[in-house]
Amino acid sequence: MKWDAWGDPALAKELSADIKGLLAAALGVTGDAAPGPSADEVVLHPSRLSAEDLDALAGAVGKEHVSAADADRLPRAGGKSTPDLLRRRSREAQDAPDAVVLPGSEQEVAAVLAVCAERRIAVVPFGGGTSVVGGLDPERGGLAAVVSLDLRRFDQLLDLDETSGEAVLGAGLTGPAAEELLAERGWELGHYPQSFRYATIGGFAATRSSGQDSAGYGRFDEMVRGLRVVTPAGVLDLGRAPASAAGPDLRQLFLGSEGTLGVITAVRLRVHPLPAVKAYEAWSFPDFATGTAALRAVEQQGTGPTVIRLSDEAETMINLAMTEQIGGAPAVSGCLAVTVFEGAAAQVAARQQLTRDALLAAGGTSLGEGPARAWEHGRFSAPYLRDSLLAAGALCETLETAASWSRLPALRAAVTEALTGALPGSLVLCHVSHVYPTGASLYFTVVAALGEDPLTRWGAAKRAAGDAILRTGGTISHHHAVGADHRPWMTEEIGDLGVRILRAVKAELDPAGILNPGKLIP
Ligand SMILES: Cc1cc2nc3c(=O)[nH]c(=O)nc-3n(C[C@H](O)[C@H](O)[C@H](O)COP(=O)(O)OP(=O)(O)OC[C@H]3O[C@@H](n4cnc5c(N)ncnc54)[C@H](O)[C@@H]3O)c2cc1C
Repeated sequence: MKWDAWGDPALAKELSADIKGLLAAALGVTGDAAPGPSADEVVLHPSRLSAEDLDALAGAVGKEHVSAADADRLPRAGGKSTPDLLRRRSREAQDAPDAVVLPGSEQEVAAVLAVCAERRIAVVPFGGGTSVVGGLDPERGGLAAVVSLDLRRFDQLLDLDETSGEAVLGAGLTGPAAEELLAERGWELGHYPQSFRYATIGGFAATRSSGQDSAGYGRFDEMVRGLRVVTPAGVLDLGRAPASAAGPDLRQLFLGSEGTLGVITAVRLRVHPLPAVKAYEAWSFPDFATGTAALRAVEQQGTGPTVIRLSDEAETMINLAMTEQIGGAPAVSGCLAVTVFEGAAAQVAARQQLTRDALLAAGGTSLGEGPARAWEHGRFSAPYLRDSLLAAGALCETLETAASWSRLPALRAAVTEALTGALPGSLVLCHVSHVYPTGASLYFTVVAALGEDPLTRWGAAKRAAGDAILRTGGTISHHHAVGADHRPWMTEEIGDLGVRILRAVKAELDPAGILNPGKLIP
């Protein structure tokens, strides 16, 4: 993963002259952005750890697994939101964790936490580094220093129970690494967020991630059967049986805890046999309201697509769902919807037919498989586009929420108005990609000219959008989590008493307050 952009440098592309022309005409983008510093030119604030601190950390994990070198600190300086990428472009001194620590066992995690509690050092658990909500900001929270606790050595398939369909995966496994280990044995997890290639099992659990196949396989938190968590107060092994009435489900405390309550080391997950067959069908709807009602019908009737998503008119017009064709002539009119079905052949055929019936009845026109396959082909490429846009002088950022079906139209209108009000002349795109019987998520992409002081301008837009979301009955996050960026809305989201409950749990598990300060809990 690049330290100042997405993914594999070999896959980054410059924008075509056509797209640059479109940006100039539609958004007033005038000329490329000034390039940021190279890694060698970046200046980091010096590490605040003493030689004694580093020795104590080395005592916990071995000298070779602790580093205070800038080359190791810089890639853990933050996540991968657009503000993160803009901050990395600064030529002023940047903040970064004071060291990187790589434990290889639960005992070593516990030992690091003990050293940090004693020496007043904050700990930011680090998975794949793909947070888009400031979840990895190197906050010290009033403590002496902060370390990044990188979980990459927890990289094994620890158990596969083929009778029960459960796998225990190390927290540091990336999406592809986990799927490869499972596929060797004929199994699949089926969690494919857009950040799949870099994000980790522990990160998915810690943020309640949701993947593009959520209609079929569920959100990540729905796949979790058990968790092992190391906290400063001890180790928890949660999730004993497929279902339980033994009091509140404590796994829920750690799903979405974002490194503030403990370090997740292993996750027991529901897995399924690799699908025998895959079927694709794309659809067009005359407008977003008709398309949304069609997705609702499918989900409420339970016709069973593995993937179902709907782009609004603007997304459809610029082919955003078909990354390879962006900037070309519109491939589909109205609003594009994509459906994918996975499983055994007979079952896939039956589910596809039921879904087709529901979509036809709701006003859809089948486009055949082409656009659905094109969506799947480019589905992990869009983050590269954001980098190319930034280089070309355009700000591009996303935000997401969820609400019940009846509230979605007002929510979408309010967020769009908030964003375009704060960023006049911007383009706001929207899609539905996660559906539930009672509601759905809305995912917004905003593109605007980078202009002067983009961090401040985006901050104002984000505040306006967040306020609009809460005002119109949405949640501040459906799957990106809270981090530092959504923390200001948490009291409104869960109420004063809710916040006090979270604080009380944290005080019990992390009395020294070392775990990821400044995130999630107000
Ligand atoms: C381009 C892009 C696309 C994205 N698309 C999606 C998407 O489709 N769906 C989606 O849900 N999200 C998406 N995200 C957001 C992000 O990928 C998810 O939040 C992901 O779950 C983070 O996993 P990670 O391993 O990278 O965690 P990190 O970013 O490293 O960490 C995220 C948070 O979890 C904590 N954490 C990480 N590992 C552990 C652990 N083992 N124990 C305790 N705490 C831990 C960290 O301290 C931090 O607070 C996207 C992000 C980007 C940049």
